[in-house]
Amino acid sequence: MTFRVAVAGCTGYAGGEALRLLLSHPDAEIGALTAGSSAGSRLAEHQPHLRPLAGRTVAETSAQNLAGHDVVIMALPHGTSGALAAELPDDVLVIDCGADHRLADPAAWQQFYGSPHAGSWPYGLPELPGQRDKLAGARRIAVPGCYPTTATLALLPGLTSGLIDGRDVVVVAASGPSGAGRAPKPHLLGAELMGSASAYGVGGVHRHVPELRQNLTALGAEDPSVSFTPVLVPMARGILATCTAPVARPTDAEEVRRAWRDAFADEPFVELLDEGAWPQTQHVIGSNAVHVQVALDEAAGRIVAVAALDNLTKGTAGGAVQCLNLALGLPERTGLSTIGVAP
Ligand SMILES: NC(=O)C1=CN([C@@H]2O[C@H](COP(=O)(O)OP(=O)(O)OC[C@H]3O[C@@H](n4cnc5c(N)ncnc54)[C@H](OP(=O)(O)O)[C@@H]3O)[C@@H](O)[C@H]2O)C=CC1
Ligand SMILES: CC(=O)N[C@@H](CCC(=O)OP(=O)(O)O)C(=O)O
Repeated sequence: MTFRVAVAGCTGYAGGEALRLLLSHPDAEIGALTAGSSAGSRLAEHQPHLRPLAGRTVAETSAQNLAGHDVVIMALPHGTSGALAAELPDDVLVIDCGADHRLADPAAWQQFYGSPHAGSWPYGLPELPGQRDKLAGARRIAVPGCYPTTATLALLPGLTSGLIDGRDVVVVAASGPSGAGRAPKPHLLGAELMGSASAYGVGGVHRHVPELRQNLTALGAEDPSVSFTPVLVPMARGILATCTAPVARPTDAEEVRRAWRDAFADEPFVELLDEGAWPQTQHVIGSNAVHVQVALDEAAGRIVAVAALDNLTKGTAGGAVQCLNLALGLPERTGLSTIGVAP
Protein backbone atom coordinates (compact mmCIF):
# COMPACT_ATOMS: atom_id res chain seq x y z
CA MET A 1 0.00 0.00 0.00
CA THR A 2 1.60 3.26 -1.11
CA PHE A 3 0.75 6.48 0.70
CA ARG A 4 1.56 10.02 -0.31
CA VAL A 5 3.00 12.09 2.52
CA ALA A 6 3.65 15.82 2.95
CA VAL A 7 6.06 17.19 5.54
CA ALA A 8 5.35 20.66 6.95
CA GLY A 9 8.47 22.03 8.65
CA CYS A 10 10.77 20.18 6.24
CA THR A 11 13.71 22.52 6.88
CA GLY A 12 13.83 21.86 10.63
CA TYR A 13 15.44 19.08 12.63
CA ALA A 14 12.27 17.04 13.20
CA GLY A 15 11.07 17.50 9.61
CA GLY A 16 14.49 16.53 8.27
CA GLU A 17 14.52 13.39 10.39
CA ALA A 18 11.00 12.49 9.25
CA LEU A 19 12.17 12.78 5.64
CA ARG A 20 15.29 10.71 6.32
CA LEU A 21 13.09 7.91 7.67
CA LEU A 22 10.44 8.24 4.96
CA LEU A 23 13.10 7.92 2.25
CA SER A 24 13.70 4.37 3.55
CA HIS A 25 10.01 3.56 4.01
CA PRO A 26 8.97 1.17 1.25
CA ASP A 27 5.39 2.47 1.07
CA ALA A 28 6.02 6.22 1.24
CA GLU A 29 5.83 8.56 -1.71
CA ILE A 30 7.13 11.95 -0.64
CA GLY A 31 4.90 14.82 -1.76
CA ALA A 32 4.84 18.45 -0.67
CA LEU A 33 7.68 19.85 1.43
CA THR A 34 6.73 23.07 3.20
CA ALA A 35 8.20 25.49 5.76
CA GLY A 36 7.94 29.11 6.91
CA SER A 37 10.43 31.82 5.94
CA SER A 38 12.49 29.32 3.89
CA ALA A 39 9.71 28.86 1.34
CA GLY A 40 11.13 29.24 -2.16
CA SER A 41 14.59 27.93 -1.25
CA ARG A 42 15.98 24.53 -2.20
CA LEU A 43 15.71 21.76 0.37
CA ALA A 44 19.38 20.92 -0.17
CA GLU A 45 20.34 24.24 1.49
CA HIS A 46 18.75 23.01 4.73
CA GLN A 47 19.02 19.22 4.57
CA PRO A 48 22.19 18.49 2.57
CA HIS A 49 22.20 14.87 3.84
CA LEU A 50 18.90 14.06 2.07
CA ARG A 51 20.42 13.66 -1.42
CA PRO A 52 17.38 12.03 -3.11
CA LEU A 53 15.43 15.23 -2.35
CA ALA A 54 18.24 17.64 -3.24
CA GLY A 55 16.43 19.02 -6.28
CA ARG A 56 13.22 19.80 -4.41
CA THR A 57 12.00 23.32 -3.64
CA VAL A 58 10.46 24.25 -0.29
CA ALA A 59 6.85 25.47 -0.55
CA GLU A 60 4.92 27.76 1.77
CA THR A 61 3.01 25.97 4.56
CA SER A 62 -0.69 26.28 3.68
CA ALA A 63 -3.70 23.97 3.59
CA GLN A 64 -3.67 24.38 -0.18
CA ASN A 65 -0.10 23.09 -0.51
CA LEU A 66 -0.77 20.24 1.91
CA ALA A 67 -3.94 19.11 0.07
CA GLY A 68 -4.02 15.88 -1.92
CA HIS A 69 -1.93 13.77 0.48
CA ASP A 70 -2.88 10.68 2.49
CA VAL A 71 -0.61 11.76 5.36
CA VAL A 72 0.62 15.15 6.59
CA ILE A 73 3.43 15.24 9.14
CA MET A 74 3.58 18.58 10.92
CA ALA A 75 6.98 19.43 12.40
CA LEU A 76 6.16 23.06 13.15
CA PRO A 77 6.61 25.33 16.17
CA HIS A 78 4.03 25.01 18.94
CA GLY A 79 0.82 26.89 18.22
CA THR A 80 1.05 26.49 14.45
CA SER A 81 -0.61 23.17 13.77
CA GLY A 82 -4.11 23.55 15.26
CA ALA A 83 -5.57 26.02 12.76
CA LEU A 84 -3.80 24.34 9.86
CA ALA A 85 -5.06 20.85 10.76
CA ALA A 86 -8.61 22.19 11.01
CA GLU A 87 -8.39 23.14 7.32
CA LEU A 88 -7.40 19.61 6.25
CA PRO A 89 -10.05 16.95 5.47
CA ASP A 90 -10.93 14.54 8.30
CA ASP A 91 -9.82 11.51 6.30
CA VAL A 92 -6.24 12.77 5.95
CA LEU A 93 -3.89 11.33 8.58
CA VAL A 94 -2.34 14.33 10.35
CA ILE A 95 0.56 13.63 12.69
CA ASP A 96 1.59 16.58 14.84
CA CYS A 97 5.14 16.49 16.19
CA GLY A 98 4.47 19.66 18.16
CA ALA A 99 2.86 19.94 21.59
CA ASP A 100 -0.46 21.48 20.57
CA HIS A 101 -2.65 18.38 20.85
CA ARG A 102 -0.88 16.34 23.53
CA LEU A 103 -2.58 17.53 26.72
CA ALA A 104 -6.15 16.55 27.52
CA ASP A 105 -6.48 19.15 30.28
CA PRO A 106 -7.04 22.70 28.94
CA ALA A 107 -6.06 24.22 32.30
CA ALA A 108 -2.68 22.44 32.24
CA TRP A 109 -2.15 23.64 28.67
CA GLN A 110 -3.01 27.22 29.63
CA GLN A 111 -0.70 27.12 32.67
CA PHE A 112 2.37 25.81 30.84
CA TYR A 113 1.92 27.16 27.29
CA GLY A 114 -0.12 30.30 28.00
CA SER A 115 -2.18 30.17 24.82
CA PRO A 116 -5.65 28.87 23.89
CA HIS A 117 -5.89 25.05 23.93
CA ALA A 118 -6.23 23.51 20.45
CA GLY A 119 -7.83 20.31 21.83
CA SER A 120 -6.36 16.85 22.28
CA TRP A 121 -5.70 14.03 19.82
CA PRO A 122 -4.85 10.37 20.35
CA TYR A 123 -1.45 10.34 22.05
CA GLY A 124 1.28 8.82 19.89
CA LEU A 125 2.98 6.58 22.43
CA PRO A 126 1.97 3.07 21.26
CA GLU A 127 3.65 1.41 24.25
CA LEU A 128 1.06 2.81 26.70
CA PRO A 129 -1.46 0.11 27.68
CA GLY A 130 -4.34 -0.02 25.17
CA GLN A 131 -2.85 2.74 23.04
CA ARG A 132 -2.26 0.71 19.88
CA ASP A 133 -6.02 0.17 19.61
CA LYS A 134 -6.57 3.92 19.79
CA LEU A 135 -3.94 4.61 17.12
CA ALA A 136 -5.15 1.95 14.67
CA GLY A 137 -7.18 3.81 12.06
CA ALA A 138 -6.74 7.20 13.80
CA ARG A 139 -6.59 10.25 11.53
CA ARG A 140 -5.16 12.73 14.03
CA ILE A 141 -2.19 11.82 16.24
CA ALA A 142 -0.18 13.93 18.72
CA VAL A 143 3.44 12.79 18.95
CA PRO A 144 4.73 13.05 22.55
CA GLY A 145 7.51 15.33 23.72
CA CYS A 146 10.93 13.70 23.67
CA TYR A 147 11.49 13.86 27.45
CA PRO A 148 8.05 12.41 28.26
CA THR A 149 8.63 9.52 25.82
CA THR A 150 11.96 8.69 27.47
CA ALA A 151 10.85 8.93 31.11
CA THR A 152 7.46 7.30 30.56
CA LEU A 153 9.02 4.25 28.94
CA ALA A 154 11.64 3.98 31.68
CA LEU A 155 8.96 3.98 34.40
CA LEU A 156 6.18 2.10 32.61
CA PRO A 157 6.82 -1.40 34.03
CA GLY A 158 7.06 -0.11 37.60
CA LEU A 159 3.66 1.54 37.39
CA THR A 160 1.77 -1.14 35.48
CA SER A 161 3.08 -3.78 37.92
CA GLY A 162 2.34 -1.65 40.99
CA LEU A 163 5.96 -1.82 42.13
CA ILE A 164 6.55 1.93 42.29
CA ASP A 165 4.72 4.74 43.98
CA GLY A 166 3.82 7.40 41.39
CA ARG A 167 3.40 10.11 44.03
CA ASP A 168 7.11 10.84 44.28
CA VAL A 169 8.73 10.42 40.87
CA VAL A 170 12.01 12.22 40.17
CA VAL A 171 13.28 12.56 36.60
CA VAL A 172 16.62 14.11 35.61
CA ALA A 173 17.18 13.92 31.87
CA ALA A 174 20.13 15.01 29.76
CA SER A 175 19.46 16.08 26.18
CA GLY A 176 21.46 17.22 23.21
CA PRO A 177 20.61 20.67 21.81
CA SER A 178 18.86 19.34 18.68
CA GLY A 179 15.89 18.93 21.06
CA ALA A 180 15.58 22.71 21.00
CA GLY A 181 15.20 22.91 17.22
CA ARG A 182 17.20 24.73 14.64
CA ALA A 183 16.24 28.34 15.23
CA PRO A 184 19.26 30.22 16.68
CA LYS A 185 19.20 30.83 20.44
CA PRO A 186 22.04 32.34 22.53
CA HIS A 187 22.26 29.41 24.98
CA LEU A 188 22.74 27.04 22.04
CA LEU A 189 25.85 28.78 20.71
CA GLY A 190 28.77 26.38 20.37
CA ALA A 191 30.83 28.36 22.87
CA GLU A 192 28.08 28.04 25.50
CA LEU A 193 27.46 24.36 24.88
CA MET A 194 30.79 22.75 24.22
CA GLY A 195 32.50 21.24 27.24
CA SER A 196 29.62 22.16 29.52
CA ALA A 197 26.42 20.70 30.97
CA SER A 198 23.66 22.92 32.36
CA ALA A 199 20.27 22.43 34.01
CA TYR A 200 17.34 24.51 32.77
CA GLY A 201 13.58 24.68 33.30
CA VAL A 202 14.25 23.81 36.96
CA GLY A 203 11.65 23.77 39.73
CA GLY A 204 8.62 22.21 38.07
CA VAL A 205 8.25 24.88 35.38
CA HIS A 206 9.19 22.88 32.26
CA ARG A 207 6.22 22.38 29.93
CA HIS A 208 6.75 18.62 29.89
CA VAL A 209 5.73 18.34 33.56
CA PRO A 210 1.97 18.15 32.86
CA GLU A 211 2.60 15.73 29.99
CA LEU A 212 4.64 13.49 32.28
CA ARG A 213 1.90 13.65 34.90
CA GLN A 214 -0.71 12.76 32.26
CA ASN A 215 1.35 9.72 31.23
CA LEU A 216 1.87 8.52 34.79
CA THR A 217 -1.91 8.70 35.27
CA ALA A 218 -2.40 6.68 32.07
CA LEU A 219 -0.10 4.06 33.61
CA GLY A 220 -2.32 3.79 36.69
CA ALA A 221 -0.67 6.24 39.11
CA GLU A 222 -3.15 7.98 41.39
CA ASP A 223 -2.48 11.65 42.00
CA PRO A 224 1.04 11.44 40.54
CA SER A 225 3.77 13.91 41.35
CA VAL A 226 6.88 14.35 39.24
CA SER A 227 9.91 16.52 39.82
CA PHE A 228 11.53 16.97 36.41
CA THR A 229 14.89 18.58 35.67
CA PRO A 230 16.21 18.74 32.10
CA VAL A 231 19.93 19.12 31.50
CA LEU A 232 21.55 20.35 28.30
CA VAL A 233 24.69 18.42 27.34
CA PRO A 234 27.16 18.75 24.44
CA MET A 235 26.04 16.01 22.05
CA ALA A 236 24.02 16.68 18.91
CA ARG A 237 21.32 14.10 19.54
CA GLY A 238 20.12 11.87 22.33
CA ILE A 239 18.38 11.84 25.70
CA LEU A 240 19.41 9.92 28.80
CA ALA A 241 16.72 9.98 31.49
CA THR A 242 17.39 8.82 35.04
CA CYS A 243 14.09 8.22 36.80
CA THR A 244 13.56 7.20 40.41
CA ALA A 245 10.51 6.48 42.56
CA PRO A 246 9.87 4.84 45.93
CA VAL A 247 8.94 1.17 46.02
CA ALA A 248 5.20 0.82 46.63
CA ARG A 249 5.62 -2.44 48.57
CA PRO A 250 8.44 -4.73 49.75
CA THR A 251 10.19 -6.26 46.75
CA ASP A 252 13.56 -7.61 45.63
CA ALA A 253 15.89 -7.10 42.68
CA GLU A 254 14.67 -10.25 40.95
CA GLU A 255 11.02 -9.21 41.00
CA VAL A 256 11.92 -5.73 39.78
CA ARG A 257 13.94 -7.09 36.89
CA ARG A 258 11.18 -9.53 35.96
CA ALA A 259 8.60 -6.71 35.82
CA TRP A 260 10.75 -4.67 33.42
CA ARG A 261 11.65 -7.69 31.29
CA ASP A 262 8.04 -8.89 30.99
CA ALA A 263 6.68 -5.42 30.16
CA PHE A 264 8.98 -5.01 27.16
CA ALA A 265 9.10 -8.65 26.00
CA ASP A 266 6.87 -8.00 22.97
CA GLU A 267 7.82 -4.38 22.32
CA PRO A 268 9.51 -3.90 18.94
CA PHE A 269 11.53 -0.84 19.96
CA VAL A 270 11.99 -0.90 23.75
CA GLU A 271 14.60 -3.22 25.16
CA LEU A 272 15.72 -4.03 28.70
CA LEU A 273 19.50 -4.38 28.50
CA ASP A 274 21.39 -7.32 29.97
CA GLU A 275 22.07 -7.10 33.67
CA GLY A 276 24.93 -4.72 34.41
CA ALA A 277 24.71 -2.87 31.07
CA TRP A 278 23.51 0.72 31.34
CA PRO A 279 21.94 2.69 28.46
CA GLN A 280 24.16 5.04 26.46
CA THR A 281 22.78 7.55 23.99
CA GLN A 282 25.47 6.62 21.47
CA HIS A 283 23.96 3.15 21.05
CA VAL A 284 20.54 4.37 19.91
CA ILE A 285 21.50 7.31 17.67
CA GLY A 286 19.64 7.29 14.36
CA SER A 287 17.52 4.33 15.43
CA ASN A 288 14.03 4.05 16.87
CA ALA A 289 15.31 1.97 19.78
CA VAL A 290 14.89 2.77 23.45
CA HIS A 291 17.42 1.12 25.77
CA VAL A 292 16.32 0.68 29.39
CA GLN A 293 17.96 -0.59 32.57
CA VAL A 294 16.63 -0.82 36.11
CA ALA A 295 18.00 -1.30 39.62
CA LEU A 296 16.58 -1.53 43.11
CA ASP A 297 18.30 0.89 45.49
CA GLU A 298 17.47 -0.95 48.70
CA ALA A 299 19.07 1.56 51.04
CA ALA A 300 17.06 4.43 49.56
CA GLY A 301 13.89 2.36 49.12
CA ARG A 302 13.68 3.51 45.51
CA ILE A 303 13.74 1.97 42.08
CA VAL A 304 16.08 3.60 39.57
CA ALA A 305 15.22 3.25 35.86
CA VAL A 306 17.38 4.70 33.10
CA ALA A 307 16.39 5.05 29.45
CA ALA A 308 18.20 6.33 26.37
CA LEU A 309 16.75 7.26 22.99
CA ASP A 310 17.42 9.53 20.05
CA ASN A 311 15.24 12.61 20.56
CA LEU A 312 14.85 13.09 16.81
CA THR A 313 14.04 9.44 16.06
CA LYS A 314 11.94 7.64 18.72
CA GLY A 315 11.64 11.03 20.45
CA THR A 316 9.91 12.65 17.44
CA ALA A 317 10.09 11.56 13.81
CA GLY A 318 10.58 7.84 14.44
CA GLY A 319 7.67 7.91 16.87
CA ALA A 320 5.67 9.69 14.16
CA VAL A 321 6.48 7.00 11.57
CA GLN A 322 5.69 4.24 14.09
CA CYS A 323 2.27 5.84 14.69
CA LEU A 324 1.77 6.37 10.96
CA ASN A 325 2.32 2.63 10.42
CA LEU A 326 -0.21 1.76 13.11
CA ALA A 327 -2.79 4.25 11.84
CA LEU A 328 -2.53 2.96 8.26
CA GLY A 329 -2.51 -0.72 9.28
CA LEU A 330 1.10 -1.28 8.16
CA PRO A 331 3.55 -3.44 10.15
CA GLU A 332 4.70 -1.24 13.02
CA ARG A 333 8.40 -1.61 12.28
CA THR A 334 8.20 -0.58 8.62
CA GLY A 335 10.92 1.92 7.72
CA LEU A 336 12.31 1.92 11.27
CA SER A 337 15.58 0.44 12.47
CA THR A 338 16.71 -0.50 15.96
CA ILE A 339 20.36 -0.60 14.96
CA GLY A 340 22.43 2.27 16.33
CA VAL A 341 25.66 3.89 15.18
CA ALA A 342 28.90 3.46 17.11
CA PRO A 343 31.32 4.86 18.13
N1 LIG B 1 13.75 18.64 18.03
C1 LIG B 1 13.25 17.66 18.77
O1 LIG B 1 13.99 16.80 19.35
C2 LIG B 1 11.79 17.54 18.96
C3 LIG B 1 10.91 18.41 18.36
N2 LIG B 1 9.57 18.25 18.57
C4 LIG B 1 8.61 19.20 18.00
O2 LIG B 1 8.68 19.22 16.57
C5 LIG B 1 8.37 20.52 16.10
C6 LIG B 1 9.51 20.98 15.20
O3 LIG B 1 10.69 21.02 15.98
P1 LIG B 1 12.14 21.22 15.35
O4 LIG B 1 12.22 20.53 14.06
O5 LIG B 1 13.07 20.86 16.44
O6 LIG B 1 12.15 22.79 15.11
P2 LIG B 1 13.01 23.60 14.03
O7 LIG B 1 13.10 24.98 14.56
O8 LIG B 1 14.25 22.87 13.75
O9 LIG B 1 12.09 23.59 12.72
C7 LIG B 1 10.88 24.30 12.65
C8 LIG B 1 10.28 24.16 11.27
O10 LIG B 1 9.03 24.87 11.23
C9 LIG B 1 9.09 25.85 10.19
N3 LIG B 1 8.34 27.04 10.62
C10 LIG B 1 8.70 27.94 11.58
N4 LIG B 1 7.73 28.87 11.74
C11 LIG B 1 6.77 28.55 10.84
C12 LIG B 1 5.52 29.12 10.52
N5 LIG B 1 5.05 30.20 11.16
N6 LIG B 1 4.78 28.53 9.54
C13 LIG B 1 5.22 27.45 8.92
N7 LIG B 1 6.40 26.86 9.18
C14 LIG B 1 7.15 27.40 10.14
C15 LIG B 1 10.56 26.13 9.98
O11 LIG B 1 10.71 26.63 8.67
P3 LIG B 1 11.76 27.81 8.28
O12 LIG B 1 13.04 27.15 7.91
O13 LIG B 1 11.11 28.42 7.09
O14 LIG B 1 11.85 28.71 9.47
C16 LIG B 1 11.14 24.72 10.15
O15 LIG B 1 10.93 23.97 9.00
C17 LIG B 1 8.21 21.43 17.33
O16 LIG B 1 6.86 21.56 17.64
C18 LIG B 1 8.92 20.63 18.41
O17 LIG B 1 8.40 20.87 19.66
C19 LIG B 1 9.09 17.21 19.29
C20 LIG B 1 9.90 16.33 19.92
C21 LIG B 1 11.34 16.45 19.83
C1 LIG C 1 17.00 20.54 24.59
C2 LIG C 1 15.64 21.20 24.53
O1 LIG C 1 15.53 22.41 24.54
N1 LIG C 1 14.59 20.40 24.47
C3 LIG C 1 13.25 20.88 24.37
C4 LIG C 1 12.29 19.72 24.33
C5 LIG C 1 12.09 19.19 22.96
C6 LIG C 1 10.88 18.29 22.83
O2 LIG C 1 10.77 17.16 22.73
O3 LIG C 1 9.80 18.70 23.03
P1 LIG C 1 8.65 19.46 22.33
O4 LIG C 1 8.15 18.69 21.19
O5 LIG C 1 7.64 19.56 23.39
O6 LIG C 1 9.25 20.75 21.91
C7 LIG C 1 12.84 21.76 25.55
O7 LIG C 1 13.32 21.59 26.64
O8 LIG C 1 11.92 22.55 25.35
